Amino acid sequence: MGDSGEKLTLYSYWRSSCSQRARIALNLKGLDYEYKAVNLLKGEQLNPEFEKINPVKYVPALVDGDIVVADSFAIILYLEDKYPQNPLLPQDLKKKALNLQIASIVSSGIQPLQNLPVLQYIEENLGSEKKLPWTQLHINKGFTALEKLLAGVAGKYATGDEVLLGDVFLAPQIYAGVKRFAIDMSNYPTLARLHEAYMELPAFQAALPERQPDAPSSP
Ligand SMILES: N[C@@H](CCC(=O)N[C@@H](CS)C(=O)NCC(=O)O)C(=O)O
Repeated sequence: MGDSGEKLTLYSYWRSSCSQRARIALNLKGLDYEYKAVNLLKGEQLNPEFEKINPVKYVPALVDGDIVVADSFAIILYLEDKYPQNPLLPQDLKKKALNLQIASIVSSGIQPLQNLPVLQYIEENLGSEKKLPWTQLHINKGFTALEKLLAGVAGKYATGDEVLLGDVFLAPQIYAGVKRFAIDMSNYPTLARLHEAYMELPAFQAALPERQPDAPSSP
């Protein structure tokens, strides 16, 4: 429930890692929300009704009373300002900058290169066998950097013993790397350990793709 007394609404797709970030942040802040499924495989993100919510035609998008916010980064920073409980950004400037850097590496350096239209383009123009090597190349580049950044810094979670913004972005990306893109995590011991830690947290568990109402196996 948002401050306006109305329930928050999240436009989401079960397998979307960007939606998963928003779901984790909502869960960490203890915010109840209505889940509105947008089926990316059926092209529902392209519907004129959804375009009014997010002109760039991506999930996730959040509606909080009369405020509409699209883009997971914007959504999470909005939630952080409006619902300061369980803060995701620390006071310490160095740690805060590192959390923003992690989020940016994932959201601009990795995920856009594995987004659905990119993979569809590769399949149609280069062949479906080129999709996995392309995705792995870019995930491995990002994971190599993240492993170096975090190896000496990580505590129980990415930047210490508290769950922060970097974790919210890392968890869905590592999950996708492991479950969808067959990334060899033995090259990334810190990230592999973080993956195990995230899988233990209820806020992260509830945000998992297969737990969403629009997941294929969902009851
Ligand atoms: N920077 C945006 C990226 C959003 C994005 O790429 N969403 C993907 C799912 S993770 C999507 O809607 N893909 C469908 C499409 O591009 O048609 C964010 O973080 O929300």
